[in-house]
Amino acid sequence: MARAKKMKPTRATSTLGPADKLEIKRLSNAERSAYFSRREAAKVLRSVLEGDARRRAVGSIKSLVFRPAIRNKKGTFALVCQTLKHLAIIKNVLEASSILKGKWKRQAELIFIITYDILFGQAVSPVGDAEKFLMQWKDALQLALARLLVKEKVKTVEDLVNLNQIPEVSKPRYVRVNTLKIDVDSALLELGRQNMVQKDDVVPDLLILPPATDLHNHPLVINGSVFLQGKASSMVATALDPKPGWEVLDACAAPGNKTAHLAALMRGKGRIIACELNKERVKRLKETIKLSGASNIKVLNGDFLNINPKDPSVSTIRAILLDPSCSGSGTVSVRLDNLLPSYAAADVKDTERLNKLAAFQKKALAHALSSLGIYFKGTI
Ligand SMILES: C[S@@+](CC[C@H](N)C(=O)[O-])C[C@H]1O[C@@H](n2cnc3c(N)ncnc32)[C@H](O)[C@@H]1O
Repeated sequence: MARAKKMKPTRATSTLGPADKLEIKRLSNAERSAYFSRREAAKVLRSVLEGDARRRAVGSIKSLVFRPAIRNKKGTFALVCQTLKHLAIIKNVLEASSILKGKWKRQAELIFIITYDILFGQAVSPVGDAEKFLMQWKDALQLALARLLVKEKVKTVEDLVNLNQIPEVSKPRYVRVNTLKIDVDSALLELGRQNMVQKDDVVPDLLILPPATDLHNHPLVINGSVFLQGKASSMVATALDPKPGWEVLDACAAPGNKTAHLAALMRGKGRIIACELNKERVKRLKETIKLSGASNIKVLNGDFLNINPKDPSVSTIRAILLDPSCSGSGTVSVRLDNLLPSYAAADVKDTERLNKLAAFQKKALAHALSSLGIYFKGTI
């Protein structure tokens, strides 16, 4: 019989008292895993909802879940998505039962997650304060849900979800081959062992797999031989068509997918300056560059608008890849933003944000065009 894996202590366990730890020890593996997934999911949900409330993306749901700190990635991802999908119902039911008060209000995300499990998900064992608390209210929660169905004149929870839901779009899974590490045919062969794969007819180093193919743990992804990069994103460096030996400026670079693509197209020869304003995102950029294996990229943590084209260190630049911050509306279904509360309600904040983004894009484009046209030797 396979021995159960010993759980490493995590931040979730380090805050538990001895009695809780004993209770958790007595759980079956599945129950224990569900207990920890709920806490991991609550942390992700908090980041997602806080970012959404401020209309500032802290990262897509996927990128938050696939961080190394999250142990049960699949379970956590499913739990976050399902809770978001049912969030309007969950909030409604909690409000009707007047449960979310005092200390539980401060742990609202965990309460949302456990309520999801109680009403729609897997059985909840009464271990952990929040679980014990909510299990006492199980009947009240179910009653509130039944009343909501009647009020909305629908028969099933699915109908209730569909009232506010934007239809999901199913897109193929695109994979860009990092030709610094592997050639396209070898990647195709390797990925083709378990999946249907074909080459894209526009971007030469792009492969197409069926929608929702899960590759995040695939060895080629982990070792940077392929990048999970969409078609639109992969078309940009392809269109720029930089030649080996060129000097290229990636003006707004993090997380670095297009920077890494530039390096592959330039076969590692020449020089790339990857400029990124946000200090935190610079870390991500550096990780991507490391993973790509490129050694000709210089990272610059600063404002692209402050780059002085007369500066001798940039005067030999031949091309600029400009991918400034945008609304992300084209990637809503990929980022799963359609699950977020703000998605349904466009408000004044959104208009302000869009105007700011548009103003920055205009400025950045003007700076790039004037730099290239007047100072740098290249063309656009
Ligand atoms: C759309 S993302 C770039 C995505 C990236 N090209 C890729 O493919 O992975 C825009 C990036 O520009 C950065 N940014 C915004 N304003 C900037 C500025 N003035 N100078 C440099 N970077 C900036 C943002 O922090 C963000 O990381």
